[in-house]
Amino acid sequence: MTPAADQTIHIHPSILSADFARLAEELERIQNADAVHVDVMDNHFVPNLTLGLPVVKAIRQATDLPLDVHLMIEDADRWAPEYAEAGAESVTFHAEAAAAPIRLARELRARGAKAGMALKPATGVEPYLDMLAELDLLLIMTVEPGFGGQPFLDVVLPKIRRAREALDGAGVPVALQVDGGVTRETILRAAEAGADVFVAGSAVYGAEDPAAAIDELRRTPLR
Ligand SMILES: O=C(CO)[C@H](O)[C@H](O)COP(=O)(O)O
Repeated sequence: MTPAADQTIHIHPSILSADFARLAEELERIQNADAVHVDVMDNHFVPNLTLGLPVVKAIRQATDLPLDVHLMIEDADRWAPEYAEAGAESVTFHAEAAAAPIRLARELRARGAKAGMALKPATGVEPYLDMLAELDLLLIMTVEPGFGGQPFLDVVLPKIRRAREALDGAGVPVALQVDGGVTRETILRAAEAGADVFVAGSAVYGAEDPAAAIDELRRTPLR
């Protein structure tokens, strides 16, 4: 599938790859980003731990960038609404961790946030096609969640294509985000499959000039 003529590339740097001891400065370095992607993990859902609600509230105070919060946590139904209350622009929960995804998506919207739902690489999109209109963002993980710096999983590309077809077919304005292993090389494949929002950790914070790295990713030549 070739990208739509009006396809725009949005870059959300992941602060998972930032220096957590200097977060305010690290946020300053990505002022040209479309949003900052904040990974919240618990070690029940993924084999890692990062930050939680108090740090998200501090980040909210430290930047004017929209916060794109990605919850890699169990019991999303219980915790996700609190991140909306904390001022996140979008809150993304995992389908695998939500007992009632439709109710949760509606609750996030009711609290003023965009509702996002994420799928791990081996989770199909088909069971969720009827609820796409409940979402503002669909995140398709292109690595197993838990760590930055992993290689992009090309095996996920057909799912991105099927998701794009379903979204276009349904005519619902849902952002199609990918997260994991996004680089100057892999971004084109994901964009061609139909993604339009790209989370990038290592490719941005591993660069000497993160702002220039963002611009370079955004200038990906779409065919
Ligand atoms: O969600 C994540 C890991 O679970 C990260 O956002 C993601 O891995 C970004 O890091 P990188 O661009 O280095 O792959």
